[in-house]
Amino acid sequence: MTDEVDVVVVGMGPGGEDVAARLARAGLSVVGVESRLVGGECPYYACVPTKIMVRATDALAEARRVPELAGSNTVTPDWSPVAARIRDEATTGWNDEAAVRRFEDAGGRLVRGVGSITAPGEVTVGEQVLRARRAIVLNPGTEPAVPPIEGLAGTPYWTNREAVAAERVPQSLIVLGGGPVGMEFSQVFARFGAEVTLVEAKPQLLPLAEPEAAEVITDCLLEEGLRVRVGSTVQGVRHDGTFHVTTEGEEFEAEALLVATGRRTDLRALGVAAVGLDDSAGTIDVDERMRAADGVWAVGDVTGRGAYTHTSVYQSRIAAADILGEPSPPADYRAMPSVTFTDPEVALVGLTETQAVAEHDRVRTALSRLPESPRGFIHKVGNEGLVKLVADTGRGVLVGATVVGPAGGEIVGALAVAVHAEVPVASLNEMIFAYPTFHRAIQPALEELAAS
Ligand SMILES: Cc1cc2nc3c(=O)[nH]c(=O)nc-3n(C[C@H](O)[C@H](O)[C@H](O)COP(=O)(O)OP(=O)(O)OC[C@H]3O[C@@H](n4cnc5c(N)ncnc54)[C@H](O)[C@@H]3O)c2cc1C
Ligand SMILES: NC(=O)c1ccc[n+]([C@@H]2O[C@H](COP(=O)([O-])OP(=O)(O)OC[C@H]3O[C@@H](n4cnc5c(N)ncnc54)[C@H](O)[C@@H]3O)[C@@H](O)[C@H]2O)c1
Repeated sequence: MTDEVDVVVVGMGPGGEDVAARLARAGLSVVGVESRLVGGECPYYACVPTKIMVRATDALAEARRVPELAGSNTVTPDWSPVAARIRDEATTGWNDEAAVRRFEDAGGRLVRGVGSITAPGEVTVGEQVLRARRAIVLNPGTEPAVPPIEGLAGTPYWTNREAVAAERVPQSLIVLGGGPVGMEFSQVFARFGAEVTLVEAKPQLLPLAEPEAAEVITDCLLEEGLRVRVGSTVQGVRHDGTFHVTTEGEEFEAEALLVATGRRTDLRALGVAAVGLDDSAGTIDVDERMRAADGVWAVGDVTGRGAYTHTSVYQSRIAAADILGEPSPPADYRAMPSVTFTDPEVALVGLTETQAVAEHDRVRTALSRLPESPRGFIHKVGNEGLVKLVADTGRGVLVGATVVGPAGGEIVGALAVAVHAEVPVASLNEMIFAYPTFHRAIQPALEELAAS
């Protein structure tokens, strides 16, 4: 069975869904190929359900702060509203009917199954051959990467997909991996009463974050009673109803084990060699218009430019414009933001100090701590955090910033504008910052930069 259309989109994650709908609305005939759920990881297994969990734990945490600020109360966590919101409100039982309807209403057609490029301009899904006159767009996303730890395979460990569907909180949980996934889940389950052990192979949690930021969030997790091990390599896993995880010199036991050790792609299965791409690579190289090969575009996690929903959707807009032959600015990742939704939130825009030093000749940093700010003093309990600015002093502009704190992900928005628009540091230093906000903690760091 052969079908000829203008565009075939393989993988309907946030970017694939967006680019497919844009092109269909523009009048092209578009087939979207999806093997699991239209919308991808984000709405069903990632961003949305995990932030619903975080919203609930933030409420618990604030309630637990009442005794230090406002009297007394009793907090009794109950997971069932969280599980119900995720199951019934957010994912409608992990059902993508609404997303499919949205795509079809835009004029697209969905083919369910695993798509693979079988020749230039050709995608095969089972028995069906789809010929793309104008473009193939790849948005396959990623799968959880499970390390080859002795004894792990075959045990009932969780990845993010099982963790978001948990109907109850385990009494104890071991989390492998201190990246954003491991960090968010660790704090969520701990705040709902699980005894959590977090094991990270690298020397700091959130290894890609500023060390000062990692230190703040590590201290917060320790303060909340989590057991944290960094620089720790897991040697083996055994499951006999209970998980036993052995590292050098220690053994941890828990009811549940969450593997959050990163993500993987499978470009061989996607058939990218048929269009001349390296199928042994982990990511697909794209140019500033998301072009990967002749007639092939790629968007999302697979491009390796920041595994976030906002990256995927940003890229999809550029790819759609390019496919339609419309003018649009080229991709520019200088002000890429990211937020790990722990409490305090850990937010970054642009470059860390280490990255900036590798890219620029004259780099200077400045740091201000939230507890030392007026708002931090007022806030008292739960005020941990900092603002760190990274400047290219050659040009007198910020190239990166980190904010850790309550609403750190919101505060970093102001700094994202500065990095994106290359607002001179001197000009930022003349701004008026409302008193007494958390974002006013940006000012002492700016003053420090100006003085240095
Ligand atoms: C637990 C967790 C929490 C996260 N939280 C956030 C957050 O708060 N904010 C944020 O910005 N990001 C977050 N992320 C990252 C975010 O989920 C991804 O960056 C986002 O989903 C974008 O991915 P994508 O567009 O590349 O595709 P994905 O969402 O991975 O979707 C790809 C789709 O392609 C399908 N597919 C793959 N191969 C084929 C094939 N050959 N044929 C047909 N279909 C195929 C898959 O079934 C899938 O549905 C989180 C990730 C995790 C794991
Ligand atoms: N809030 C957000 O925006 C958000 C939330 C979650 C995930 N994400 C994105 O999703 C992607 C996946 O996140 P992730 O946290 O799974 O991956 P990650 O690659 O960011 O982190 C995985 C961590 O596991 C560690 N690790 C690897 N093998 C290990 C082992 N055997 N034992 C112990 N530790 C080990 C790594 O050193 C690393 O720190 C990331 O790119 C992230 O940016 C974003």
